[in-house]
Amino acid sequence: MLKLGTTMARSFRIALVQMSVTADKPANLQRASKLVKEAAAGGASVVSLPECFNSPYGTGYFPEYAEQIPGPSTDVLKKAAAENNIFLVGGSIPEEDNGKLYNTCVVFNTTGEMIAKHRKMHLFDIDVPGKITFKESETLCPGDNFTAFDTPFCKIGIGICYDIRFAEMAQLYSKQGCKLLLYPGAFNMTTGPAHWELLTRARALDNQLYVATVSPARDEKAKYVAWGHSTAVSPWGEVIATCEHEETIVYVDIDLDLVDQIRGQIPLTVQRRHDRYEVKDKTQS
Ligand SMILES: NC(=O)CC(=O)C(=O)O
Repeated sequence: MLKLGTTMARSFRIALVQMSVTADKPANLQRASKLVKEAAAGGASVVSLPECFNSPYGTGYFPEYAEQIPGPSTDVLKKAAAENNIFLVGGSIPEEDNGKLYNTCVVFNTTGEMIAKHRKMHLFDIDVPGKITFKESETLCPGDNFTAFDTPFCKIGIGICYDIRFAEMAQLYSKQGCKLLLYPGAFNMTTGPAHWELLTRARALDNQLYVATVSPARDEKAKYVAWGHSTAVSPWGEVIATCEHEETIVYVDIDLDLVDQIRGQIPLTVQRRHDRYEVKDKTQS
């Protein structure tokens, strides 16, 4: 869509699918398909599902719900991407590979080809006394690679949830030429109100690009209660689209000219003191 000769389209619509996730995996997959179709009908060229869209979020659930890639869940995503002619960022699923488990996001292009696979690099291990203790590393292993993919619009970088706390990762994506970063995530009722929007704005402002976060809808009865509030922030650091915690689809129009305008007005990229400091991708050395 919208690729005019060698000219890249300068604007496009994305959809953040804040879906309700239950303990019933086949029902989750069906729901995801339906909502992706709705998002495409709403004009989105890039659609993202939330973290752990096929399983409840929790270390006890990961081994039970994990599957290989390709597998039943990614087959559903592949079909949904091709049928709706969209780029589909498959939130994340618990992945099993060679006896190890990962929290993994796969991306399909408009013909249903898998073009990217990101394993959460930074595991969510925290201890906030009296509030929340969580240790993803009890059952998961971290991924080792950065993940960005090309579209006819712009390059898009992927992180999963806790990855958003690591400013260096976003900086590297920006350095690679990404103009949009997508973070499927599931913050909680402690860190959500405190940090979700702030981190989304911080990564956008630091790097002068668009950032969007995609949460599952809140289920008050779940063991882990998600914050919701799927949000998009402009390269100026402004929240341009958001929602509360119920199931919904958030649509966002991305204007790539705005990225260039803001970078022209406040030219951080050329003002960086590369002679004095550096953020480096060590996976390439
Ligand atoms: N669930 C996560 O990975 C991250 C999170 O909730 C937080 O950083 O806070």
